[in-house]
Amino acid sequence: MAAIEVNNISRAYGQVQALDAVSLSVEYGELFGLIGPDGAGKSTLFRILTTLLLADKGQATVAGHDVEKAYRQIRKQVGYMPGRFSLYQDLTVEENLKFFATIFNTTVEENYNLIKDIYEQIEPFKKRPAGKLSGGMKQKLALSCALIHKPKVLFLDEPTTGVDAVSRQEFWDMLKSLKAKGIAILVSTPYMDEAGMCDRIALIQNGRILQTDTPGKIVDSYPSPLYAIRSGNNYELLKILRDMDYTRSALPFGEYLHLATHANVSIDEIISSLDPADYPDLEVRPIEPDIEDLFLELSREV
Ligand SMILES: Nc1ncnc2c1ncn2[C@@H]1O[C@H](COP(=O)(O)OP(=O)(O)OP(=O)(O)O)[C@@H](O)[C@H]1O
Repeated sequence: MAAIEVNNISRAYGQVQALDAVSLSVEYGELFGLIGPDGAGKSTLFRILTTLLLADKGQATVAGHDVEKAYRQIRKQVGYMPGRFSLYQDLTVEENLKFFATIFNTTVEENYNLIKDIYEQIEPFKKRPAGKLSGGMKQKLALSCALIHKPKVLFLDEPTTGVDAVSRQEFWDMLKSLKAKGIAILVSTPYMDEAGMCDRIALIQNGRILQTDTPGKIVDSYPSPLYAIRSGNNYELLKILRDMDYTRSALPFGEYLHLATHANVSIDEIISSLDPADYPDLEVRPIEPDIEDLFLELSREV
């Protein structure tokens, strides 16, 4: 049986349908990413799976237990790092860790092996109150606390939000070594560039799963040729491109526009369709789509 099984889970808050028939499954030893923007429903799913909130419809099991009926067993077997850090700001690093160990009726010494690699990085600051740690250090302490009772399943809700790029990379490396120990990890992130670190991902928007697969297969499913285009006047260029017959979609992407075309158009045809006088510094090059391109493509279809 999978570590996490979610079947057609729905949940509304009043008029807001936060989750709409969501299904997914995560195996032991798998790092599964839930990728979607703010408000997509990620935290709601985490709260349901960690037994803090009831679903309106559907079923889910975690570590083989039904989330509605067996919350005691589930709470013993899962580690949960909520979106806002769960730490006690006035307690020191070591006091936080001891506190979480005590709640779960265990000791830091008993399970130290699992957190050793992570905790060693913050141990020099063990006498410092958690509130005075950097974002990256808080994140490592919160992960240590979530792991101190040796959970089989780990839920990490936007663990890298507000953390610098180096700490983000270190964090993903830590997750890889945890999954190698057989732990199932469900992690959410609004950062599309983190999708590639996961074994499989589900793209979620407005409470609905748009697609689930490996990051590679998701990107491969992009349906058309894609070009990065830039000029000194991207704003005008975007408007013009959107009116062209060859355009499937044209979207701003940082300093470039991403142009998805119908299959039968070449770069030369794109360039010659634009007046060189209006766009003297025009740059057009074919590119490989990334997860964000696919996400936007799927969002368009909904
Ligand atoms: N307690 C609540 N009462 C009313 N609406 C809520 C509540 N919690 C969440 N929502 C709404 O449900 C939807 C899904 O929210 P959720 O927090 O699950 O999304 P999210 O993907 O985790 O985004 P975020 O990162 O912003 O938390 C949003 O429209 C949100 O405004």
